[in-house]
Amino acid sequence: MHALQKSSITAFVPQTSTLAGSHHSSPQVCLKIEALTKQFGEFTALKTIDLEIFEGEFVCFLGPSGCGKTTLLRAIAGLEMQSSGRIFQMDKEISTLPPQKRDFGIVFQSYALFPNLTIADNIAYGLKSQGYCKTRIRERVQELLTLIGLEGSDAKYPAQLSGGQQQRVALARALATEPGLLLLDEPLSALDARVRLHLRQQIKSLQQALGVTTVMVTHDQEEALTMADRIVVMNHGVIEQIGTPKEIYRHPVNAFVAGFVGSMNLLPVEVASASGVLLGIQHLPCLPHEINNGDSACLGIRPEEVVLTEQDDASGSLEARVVHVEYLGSFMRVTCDLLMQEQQVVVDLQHTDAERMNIAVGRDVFLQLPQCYCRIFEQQVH
Ligand SMILES: Nc1ncnc2c1ncn2[C@@H]1O[C@H](COP(=O)(O)OP(=O)(O)OP(=O)(O)O)[C@@H](O)[C@H]1O
Repeated sequence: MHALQKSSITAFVPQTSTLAGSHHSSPQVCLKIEALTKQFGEFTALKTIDLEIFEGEFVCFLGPSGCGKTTLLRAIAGLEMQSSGRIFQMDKEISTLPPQKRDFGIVFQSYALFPNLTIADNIAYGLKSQGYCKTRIRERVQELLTLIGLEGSDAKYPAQLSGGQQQRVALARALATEPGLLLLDEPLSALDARVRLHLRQQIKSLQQALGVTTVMVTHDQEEALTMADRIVVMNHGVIEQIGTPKEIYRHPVNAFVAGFVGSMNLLPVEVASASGVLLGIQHLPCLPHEINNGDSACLGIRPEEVVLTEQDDASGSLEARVVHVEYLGSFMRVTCDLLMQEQQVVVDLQHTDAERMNIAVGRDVFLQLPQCYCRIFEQQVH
C-alpha cells in the first residue's frame, strides 16, 4: 500500500502484546528468514538462520558482542547482503531488494538525526521523499510529535534536545511513513540508565498502540525480557533459542542461554540416572533429561530457587559457608562455598529471611537444590 493512502496512526486500533504468548488466532507471518548465511571473507557471521516473525510482534535479538545480531538486522534492512538464504516480508521475497525498496523504518544506537535540520524537518524527511503533500506532512509531523510527547519542539535543532529526546525524534522519523516493520539497533544503549528505563517503557507502549512489527537488537537481557514478546537468543552466528521471555527464563534449552539470560548457578555434575546426578559424591535428584549415564553435564539452578537454611533439615542438603553478601535493593545475593568440594553457589534471599538467620560472611548454612528446579544441560561446546 502506498504511504499516502494509509490512515493516520491516531486511527490505529491498539493491539495487545500477548500475540506471541497466545496463538489462538493464527497471526500472519510478517518476516520470514530462510537458511540465511553471512560470510565476511573466511569468517561466518551468520550460520543458516531460520526465523519467522509474526505481524504485530516485538522480537528482540539478544546475544553477546559479536554473535551476529546486528548483521542479521542489517540483512533484513538490505544494508548488508547475505551470502546465501532468503528473506520474505509479507510473502514477498525481498532478499535482493535495496534498502529503499524495502518497507521498514530504522533507529540506530547513535541518534543519527541530521544536525542541520529542525526536528520537524528530520521527522518529515522520509515523507518528503515519498511525495507527501505539504499540508499532510505538516499534519503528520504534528501527530508524531504528539505521539512522542515533544509537541512544540518542531523548530528546535537536534543539539537543543537531550539524548533521550533525540532518540524519540529518531523513532518518530522511523515511524513517519507507517512502515510495515520497525528495526531498532540498540536504540537505548547510548543513554543513561534512568532515561533508558523511561524510553524502554515509551517504546514498548508506542509499539503496542501502533501494532507495528518490531525487531530490536540488544545485548541487554533485562531490556529483552521486559520489552519482547519473543526473544531470539544468539551466539556465534547461530540461534540458540527462540521463545517468550518466560520460556527463555524458566526453560533455557542449554547452558549458554541459562547463563546469558538472568543469573544461573551452573555446577559440573556427572549423570547418574534419567533424573539424578552426582555433584562430587553427593547424589541429587534432578529434572528428567536425556543425557547418558556417566556423562559429564551441567546442573543449572537460579539463585532464587536455592533454599538456604540454618539447620540440616532435609536429606540431600549441602553444607556451605557464606563467603560474600551483596545488597541488591529488594533482595540479598549470598555467595556460598560448598564444603564438600570447590564450588560456589549463589543464593538470593529476602531481607527478612537474611536478618532472621543472621546471614553474614563466615556463617555456616545448608543449601537445598529442589529437584523441580535442577535443570541438566549438556556440557557447553563453545
Ligand atoms: N563488515 C565486516 N567485515 C568483517 N567482519 C565483520 C563485519 N561486520 C561484522 N563483522 C564480524 O561479524 C561478527 C558479528 O558482528 P555483529 O556486528 O553482527 O555482532 P553483534 O552481535 O551485533 O555485536 P555487537 O553487540 O558488538 O554489535 C563479529 O565478529 C564482527 O567482527
